Amino acid sequence: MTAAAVSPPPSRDPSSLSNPDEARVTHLSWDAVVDFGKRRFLANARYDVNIGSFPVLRLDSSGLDVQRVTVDGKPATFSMSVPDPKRPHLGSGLEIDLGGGGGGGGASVVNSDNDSDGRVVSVSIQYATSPDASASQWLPPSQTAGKKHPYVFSACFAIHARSILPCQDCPAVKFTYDARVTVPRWATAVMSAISKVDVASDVAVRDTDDDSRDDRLFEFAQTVPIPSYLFALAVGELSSIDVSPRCRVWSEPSMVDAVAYEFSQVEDFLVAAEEVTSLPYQWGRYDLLCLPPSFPYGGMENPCLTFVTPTLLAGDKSLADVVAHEAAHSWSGNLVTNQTWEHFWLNEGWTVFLERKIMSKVNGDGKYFDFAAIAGWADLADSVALLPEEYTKLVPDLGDGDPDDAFSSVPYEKGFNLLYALERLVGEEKFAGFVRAYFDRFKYSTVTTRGFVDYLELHFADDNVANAAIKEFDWETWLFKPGMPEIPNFDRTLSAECERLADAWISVDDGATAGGSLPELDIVDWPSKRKTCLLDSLIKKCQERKRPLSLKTVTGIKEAYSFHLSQNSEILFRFCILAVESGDFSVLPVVVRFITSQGRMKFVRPLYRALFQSAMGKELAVSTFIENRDFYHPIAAKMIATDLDEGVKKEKGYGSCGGAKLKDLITKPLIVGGILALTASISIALLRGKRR
Ligand SMILES: CC/C=C\C/C=C\C[C@@H](O)/C=C/C=C/C=C\[C@@H](O)CCCC(=O)O
Ligand SMILES: [Zn+2]
Repeated sequence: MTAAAVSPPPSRDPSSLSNPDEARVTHLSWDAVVDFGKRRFLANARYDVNIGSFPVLRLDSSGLDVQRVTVDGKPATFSMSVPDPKRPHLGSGLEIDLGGGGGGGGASVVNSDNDSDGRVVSVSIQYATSPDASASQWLPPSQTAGKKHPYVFSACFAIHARSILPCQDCPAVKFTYDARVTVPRWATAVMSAISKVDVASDVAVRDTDDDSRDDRLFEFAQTVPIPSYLFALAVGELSSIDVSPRCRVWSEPSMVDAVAYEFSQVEDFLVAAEEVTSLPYQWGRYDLLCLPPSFPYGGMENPCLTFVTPTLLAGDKSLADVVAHEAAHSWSGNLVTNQTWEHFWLNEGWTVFLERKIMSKVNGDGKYFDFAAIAGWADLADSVALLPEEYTKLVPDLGDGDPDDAFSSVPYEKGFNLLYALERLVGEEKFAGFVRAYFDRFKYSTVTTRGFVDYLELHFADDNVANAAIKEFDWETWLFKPGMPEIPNFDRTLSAECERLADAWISVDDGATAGGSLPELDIVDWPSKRKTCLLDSLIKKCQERKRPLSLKTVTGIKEAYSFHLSQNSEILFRFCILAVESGDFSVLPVVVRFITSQGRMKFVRPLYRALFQSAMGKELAVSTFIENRDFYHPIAAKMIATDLDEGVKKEKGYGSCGGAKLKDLITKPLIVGGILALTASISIALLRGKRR
C-alpha cells in the first residue's frame, strides 16, 4: 500500500460535541474560586472566539452548572444538551446563540490555523463545577502527606477538561490562556502556565499579610497555544525547590527534598531534547509537581508543570526516565499535537522515541536505547494480549468509544517501533535530520497520520534510495493491522545477562536443574532497570509456557532477592504479579498495601485483575476495591470497576452487554467470610514462614 492511500483524517472529532470548524476559540481568560468545602470551582470562563457567519458556538461540557452567558457583554441565550446514553463520556453540548452570527462576509469556516475573515467575539460563561467532575480529585487531609489541609488536582487527559470548564475539548483546537485563582490563605495554586507569583518569596498577587482576608490570589499566563487536555491546576499546601534556572520541583513540604533529589537531572533532559530536535524549549519554565499517591498516571505532560506520581521516588533516580518522557512531550504532543485521538501514537510514539534518545544521551550509553525498547516490547505484548483487537491497531477506529477505554501501551510502543523501523530503514543520521525537520514543520499545530507519512515522503523526495524504501514500506500493516508487529533485532547487550538468569530460574521451575540447585548469581548491585528486565523476562517466559512459576520457585526468588521489599515500584509491581499468579498467599498483605497506598493505574489495574483471577484473591480484590474506591481518582475508580465487572462477567459467563456487575459479588456474608478466611490463612502462612 502506498503512503497516499492512508485514510484521510476525520473532518469532525468523534470525541467532541463542539463546532470549531464554524466558531473557534483562540484565548481563554479563567477566573476561579476554589471551594474546598463544596469540592467545586466557582468560575468564569471568557473566550475570544473567531467566528465566520455561523451564529452558534458549541462547547463541550460535563456536569457544569452554567448560570449566565454573555456575548460581547450582552446576555445571551444558551442551551445544554442531555448526555447521550450511548456516549456518556461526551457529556453535554453547551450551545450559545452568538446573536445573528459574525461580521459581514466573514469566512464561513474558520480554518485550523485559527485564521478567518470573520470577527472575534467575547463569550463569557459563569458556572460552577460538580463535586463529581471526572477531571478533578478532591483529597481530604488524610490522603495528603501533611494530613493538615485538603488538596485538589486535575487530570484532563484525554476528554475530561469539559468537567472543569466549558471548552472545545478536542486536540485540534489550541488556545492561549490567562487565569486568576483564589484559594484559602494556607494554599498555593499551580497551573500548566507561567505563574505571575514571585514564588521565591512565595507571595501571592494579593499580599498574604493582609489579615483582613482569609484567601489569596494566584495569577498565571500560558502564551503558547495548548489543546484543552493540557489545561491543569493543583492547589494544596506546597513548597518548591529550584533545580536549575528554568526548572523547579513542587510537592508537599515533607517530600520536597526527596523530590528535588530524585529529579535533579531534569535540566539535562531538556538540554538533550533540544539537541535531538534542534528546537529550543518553547515553554519558558519546566517545573515538576509531585502529587499525592492517588495520582492515576506515572506522569502528565502539563505544559510548564509536569505532574508526576510519587511512585517514581525510588531513591536512586532509576525511574527518572518517566520525567524524560514528560519533558519530551514539550516537543511531541504539546508543540506538535495529534489532531484527533485516533492519531494518539503521534503524541506517544514520538515521545517514547525522544525519551529513549534523551536517556541514552544523559546516561552516555548508546546501548540504553535498545535496552529500554526491549522493556517497552514487554509492555506492548501485555497490552495486545488484553485489548479488543481494534485497539491493538496503531491507528484504531475509536468510533463512539471512550478514549479512556482505548488507552494502552500500543500508541506508545507500537508507535515507537514504527519510528524505530523507519530509522533503521533510512539510516540513523538521515532519520535524525527528519526528526529535526518534522518538529520544525509541525510546531504549534496539529498532525494526523497521513500528514506524518506525506511529510516523511516529502522530506526524502530527493533521496532516491530512502524514497524507494519508504514507498515500499508496509504502511498498511504498521498502521492498521491488529496485534504485535514483527520483533526487530534489538541489541541485547544489556539485557542478555538478565534473560539468562531468568532462563536459569525457569529451569529450576521445570525441575531441569540437577538437584534443584538455585542460580548463584548475586544481583544485589545490579541497577534497578536490570532487575526489572529479569522480572519482565520471567513474566514473558511464564506467558509463553502458559504456566505460572511454582510457589516453591517464587519463594526461592523472594528469599534470594527480596523483591517484595523493593522501594522501586516497577520491581515491586512485577514481583507482586508473579507471586499472585503463583498463589503465594504470603504476598497478599504486600499487594493490598501496594494497591491501597497509591492509585497509579499502570500498577493497580493489573494487580486488581490478577487478584480477581487468582483462586486466593477474588473476594479480596472486590472487597479491597469497595473499601478503597474513594481513595482513587475518579478515572481510576471507573477503570478498576470496569476491569472487575469484566472479570465478574467472564466469571459468570455473561455476554459483553449487561449481566453480572461488581455489586453481584458484594454480599456482606461473602465479604466478612472472605476476609475472615483470608486473614486466618495469611496468619497461618506467616506463622509457618516464621517457624521455617
Ligand atoms: C488510542 C488511544 C486514544 C486515546 C487515549 C488517550 C488518552 C486516554 C486517557 O486514559 C488518558 C491517559 C493518560 C495518560 C497519561 C500519562 C501516561 O504517559 C501514563 C502512562 C502509564 C504510567 O506510567 O502510569
Ligand atoms: Zn506520554
